[in-house]
Amino acid sequence: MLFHVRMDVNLPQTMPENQATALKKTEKDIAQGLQESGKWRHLWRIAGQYANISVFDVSSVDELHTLISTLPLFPYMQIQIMPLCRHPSSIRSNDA
Ligand SMILES: O=C(O)CC1=CCC(=O)O1
Repeated sequence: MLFHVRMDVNLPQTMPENQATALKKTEKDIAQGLQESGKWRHLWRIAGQYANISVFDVSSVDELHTLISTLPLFPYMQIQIMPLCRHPSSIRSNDA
C-alpha cells in the first residue's frame, strides 16, 4: 500500500540546539534505514519550507502509523496522509 505523506516540522524555539541536533540525527538514521528497507520510497524537501513530501510503501495503515508515530520528530510534526491507488491511465507499475 502506497501513502503520500506530508510532514511539516515545527521545533520549539526554546529547544536547546544540542537536543535539536540529536533529534535530527536520530531521525536521519531511522529515515535512511527505512529507505534502505524500501518502506520509505521517496523523501523530498519542499523547497523553502521545513517540510517534506514522502511516499511510504507499507502493508497496512497500522504499519504506517507505527513507523511515523515512532519517529523522533513525530511530537513536533504536523502530518497529512493521502492513501494512493493506481490511476487507470498510469503507464507505471507500483514498483516504478
Ligand atoms: O527534515 C524533515 O523533513 C524531517 C525528516 C524526516 C526524515 C528526516 O530525516 O527528516
